[in-house]
Amino acid sequence: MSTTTTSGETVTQPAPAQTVRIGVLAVQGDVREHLAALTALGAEAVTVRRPSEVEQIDGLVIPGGESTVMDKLVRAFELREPLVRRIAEGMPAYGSCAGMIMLADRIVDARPDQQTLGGLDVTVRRNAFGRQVDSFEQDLEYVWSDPDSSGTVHAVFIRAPWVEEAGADVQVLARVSEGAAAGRIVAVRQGNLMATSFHPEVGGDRRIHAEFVSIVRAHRLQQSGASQSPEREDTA
Ligand SMILES: NC(=O)CC[C@H](N)C(=O)O
Repeated sequence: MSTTTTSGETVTQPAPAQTVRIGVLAVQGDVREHLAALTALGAEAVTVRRPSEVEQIDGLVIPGGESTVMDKLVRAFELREPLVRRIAEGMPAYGSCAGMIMLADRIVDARPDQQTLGGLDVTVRRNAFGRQVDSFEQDLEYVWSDPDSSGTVHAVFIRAPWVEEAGADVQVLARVSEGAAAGRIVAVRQGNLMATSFHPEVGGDRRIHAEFVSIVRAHRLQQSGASQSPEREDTA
């Protein structure tokens, strides 16, 4: 951000650390609902379709859709390399449903040749709930980070995956509460990466997006602190 003073001098000011720009991967899937949720929470929400756009965001949401198609398009649009790199560098990312599959290091029931971006040390089973139950809804206990959030989450599952195995560094945030799949892991966090099997963007509950936006804000603050410290040393 730059402003011109009365003397005509241009002064560059860093954007306020609380302003975060969050990209929604927009090659396929339910992009609009995520943009709306992020905007409602005060983030600048933008679509990501080009490699250059991957460099300009503080965090990324990968929506639900179809992971096999998303994978093909991510590769065709040359987004794979920059996304994998930025995730490995610590950029926060949140994946819902197909997005959870995209963030998983390992998939069971993948299409031949299907790749993920990876980052989350989990094994995810695609279409885990089976054909009989294409979609269903359940209230789940959720491990909130935000002290202002509490209570259960109304989770909508649509041909959803579950987390079959989670590495030691993965925090389990929610499990299926009832039925044949009771106990299955359906929400996780590992560092700056978060994923849910269900679709919080359906139904207007913004608490899960709020959890992600705070991860992005915290990371952004940390980054701006790190980039300012050499300057502070110079002026001291
Ligand atoms: N709603 C969804 O995102 C479904 C995910 C889909 N079954 C997949 O494998 O990608």
